[in-house]
Amino acid sequence: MQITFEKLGFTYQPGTPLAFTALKDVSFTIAEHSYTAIVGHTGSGKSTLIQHLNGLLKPTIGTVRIGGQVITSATSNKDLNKLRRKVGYVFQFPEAQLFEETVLKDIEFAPLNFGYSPEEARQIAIEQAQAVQLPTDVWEKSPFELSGGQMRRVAIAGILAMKPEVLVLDEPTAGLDPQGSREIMSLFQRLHQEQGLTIVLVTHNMNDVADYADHVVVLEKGTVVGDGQPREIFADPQWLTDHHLGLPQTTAFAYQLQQRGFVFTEGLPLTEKQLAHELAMMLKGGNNQ
Ligand SMILES: Nc1ncnc2c1ncn2[C@@H]1O[C@H](COP(=O)(O)OP(=O)(O)OP(=O)(O)O)[C@@H](O)[C@H]1O
Repeated sequence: MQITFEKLGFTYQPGTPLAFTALKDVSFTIAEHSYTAIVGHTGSGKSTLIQHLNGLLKPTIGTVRIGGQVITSATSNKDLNKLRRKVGYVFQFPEAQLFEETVLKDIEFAPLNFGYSPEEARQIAIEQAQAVQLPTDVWEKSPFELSGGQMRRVAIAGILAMKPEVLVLDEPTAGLDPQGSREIMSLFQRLHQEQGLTIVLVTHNMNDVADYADHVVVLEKGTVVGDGQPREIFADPQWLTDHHLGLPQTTAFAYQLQQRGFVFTEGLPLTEKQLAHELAMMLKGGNNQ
């Protein structure tokens, strides 16, 4: 599903002395099957923006188009229910919402609510437990006996059980150790590549942006200040510093090399693989000092 924001604005508590405009004149498009990262300094409006994707918030002004559906301030909550099935929303610390006695019961909760028979719901739960690589010996355990990373997989499987077309991820690796973080990010990449899920990722981790995203949107004080491919967005380290953003580790290292005379003909590399390739080419060609 393609998603388009058109001149969207959002104000918290409008018409009161506490009114605060968190988004202003936001316009950009997320292509179907893309992997879009939304980045920006703390308080720039990232969470407010993505809450428009499943109708948790409605625009104060302007529109969001998601697939064939147009959402405005006048859209009814009943119409938003349809959207909530198509857009899976992985909140920060989604495991906080687990509540059932067993892992499979937790995953099948949504399909049962959406009218699938107990047999169908169990089948969906098994498929999703496999999709997130939960070992079979935990399926009948209480989710609360599992490790933090496994609990998060249960919560994600429960969201995937609704068969969403878009997956919205709000800092999905928060609180996980480096290995758990890598596993969860690889899981989303697999879902994106194998099932064609459109992914919208909010993150402060620029390495994840470089490794996974094909589109980056930069927010600042509620407006879009950057919209392009990662290589374009990360091309100018000074611009990133001015907007309180970091560089991916690899790009930061490449920038140091560039300042010492290395020439990267295709722009600063983003991933270790790209950097290794470009360094190997240069060293073989001997065209850098
Ligand atoms: N319920 C609310 N009522 C009033 N203002 C709010 C509310 N929620 C958020 N805000 C304000 O809106 C602005 C944008 O907040 P938001 O949480 O969308 O930013 P963010 O980019 O996601 O930040 P972070 O990176 O810290 O999660 C902030 O100034 C915040 O204080």
